[in-house]
Amino acid sequence: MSIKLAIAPIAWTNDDLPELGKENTFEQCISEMALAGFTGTEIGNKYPKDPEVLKSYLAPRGLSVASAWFSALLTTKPYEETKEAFIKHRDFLHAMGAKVIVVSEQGHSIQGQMDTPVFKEKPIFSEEDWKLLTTGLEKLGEVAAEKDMKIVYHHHMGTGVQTTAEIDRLMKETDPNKVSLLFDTGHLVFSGENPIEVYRAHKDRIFHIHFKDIREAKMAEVKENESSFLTGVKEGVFTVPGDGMIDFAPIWEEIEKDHYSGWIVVEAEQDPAKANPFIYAQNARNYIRDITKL
Ligand SMILES: O=C1[C@@H](O)[C@H](O)[C@@H](O)[C@H](O)[C@H]1O
Ligand SMILES: [Co+2]
Repeated sequence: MSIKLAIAPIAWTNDDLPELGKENTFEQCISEMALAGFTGTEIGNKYPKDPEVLKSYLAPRGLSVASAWFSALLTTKPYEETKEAFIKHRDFLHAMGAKVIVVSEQGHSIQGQMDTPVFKEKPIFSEEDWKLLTTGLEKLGEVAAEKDMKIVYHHHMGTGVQTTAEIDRLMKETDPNKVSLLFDTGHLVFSGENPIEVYRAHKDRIFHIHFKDIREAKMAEVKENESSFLTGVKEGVFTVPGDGMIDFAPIWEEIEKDHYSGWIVVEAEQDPAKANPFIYAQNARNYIRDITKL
């Protein structure tokens, strides 16, 4: 598989904040994804849970499933609990033809807390947390490999794996054959990281990419006002590539040079009432065409 372009449904209806875009229907979302020129989608909470039903909606629109988010609780719950939920998630994605499973550790996470300042209260994993996380992820990687799939770890604002140092530690302390990495440009810049430095350091482990941009003024406001992650989302800290502060051209150069093969997913959770998801999807598709010729 070379590079294919997908888009995340979170721009139409937000899984973390369901009131954002609750009026947008599943069929409107996937039709507009296709109309905007994407051939892939990640899974949203309005998507049918039955693989055959979901395929009957996606196939006429030329859409495939790139992946879906899975919240692991390896640092706060027994491994068996996460494993049971993970197997269900894996089997659904396998039935949909996905090759990678997006995993993010949500133990101690503050990303879902409306009133917790995302920078000031960022969780720091203990040594015990790191042991539980790295061993648990390697076991999930083995479970994914039973279906010839990989787990791609989503570093994320407001969690114990957010910064370059934490990403470096996770990669160092896990087996490359069992744990791969998702590269999300928006979360790196929001956290103050250098995306190109992270890409270069872990390019051999990156098997899934989220192209997400940042509105610099909104990012500054989140810091100044000690806002939560979700407040930042509502205020528009995230936007589509080409609409924010990130120059994707040098990032694309690294990806192309590295002969990356897999999905690049446009993702920008923001208020659909302020940022029409279809128009923003179209703008993103045009920007990506301009810088990548894809
Ligand atoms: O980047 C993302 C987050 O911002 C968001 O919180 C998650 O729901 C998405 O699945 C993830 O890809
Ligand atoms: Co993401």
